[in-house]
Amino acid sequence: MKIGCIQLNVAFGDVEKNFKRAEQLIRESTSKGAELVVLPEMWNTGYALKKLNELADDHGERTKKFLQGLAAELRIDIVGGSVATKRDNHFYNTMYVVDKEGKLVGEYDKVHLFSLMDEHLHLSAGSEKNNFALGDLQAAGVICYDIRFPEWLRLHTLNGAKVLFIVAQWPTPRIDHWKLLLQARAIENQCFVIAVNRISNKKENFNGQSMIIGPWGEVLWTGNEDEELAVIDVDLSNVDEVRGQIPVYDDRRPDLYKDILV
Ligand SMILES: NC(=O)CCC(=O)C(=O)O
Repeated sequence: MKIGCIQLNVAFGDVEKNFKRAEQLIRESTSKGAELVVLPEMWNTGYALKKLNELADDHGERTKKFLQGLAAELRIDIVGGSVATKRDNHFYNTMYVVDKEGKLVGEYDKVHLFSLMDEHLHLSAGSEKNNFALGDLQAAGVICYDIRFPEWLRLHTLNGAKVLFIVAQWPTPRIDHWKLLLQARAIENQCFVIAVNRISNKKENFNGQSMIIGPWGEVLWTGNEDEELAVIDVDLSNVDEVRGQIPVYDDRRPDLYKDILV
């Protein structure tokens, strides 16, 4: 499958500019043959959290219409990163996923709020999983800080996901954590990880390095540190083979782990 990873340079608080640029890059990705594209976290507003009342997408209506329209027109699946949304006087960090028919197949509010970036002061947390199917592909999607919680991702792979989509605004100073955590999540869950991070100017300090990792933990692609649209051809078929080599799922001892579920 040809996967387009869009390392967007998100403009702080400039929703119009971000929609325009996202559309340009999604269109460009299909001229490079992309069949599925992935955007980063909070790409409509960036971390303009103090201005959410003015900027957040009401019930995600604009974003859903935008993604569904482009997906159906271009015949591509879109993992729509995430956007700031507003519902019933609460704000959320929400991922929408649409298939190539333009059908909304996934909707997810970030579950773990990242206090270092003040999310807990402005956003409400979700509480639902995000498994979805894109054609035959069984997948799941989570947002940035969520990857520090292996139990949460495991629930999604136990629920059938063979590909984990991870969208992020992961800052440069902890980029080593990003890379290692992504690789660990792929190895322990024996699944593909397709992870897209944003880039920014030096002041905001995001440096991309999106990644695609195979179920054996092999790094198949790493993005650079500029705004980049990369289209990578990945064979997503060997998950069962890897799971057959080391039977991690059969060897689990959930009876011993139940105490962490408190
Ligand atoms: N946007 C985020 O959730 C950032 C998470 C992060 O930087 C981390 O270190 O974790």
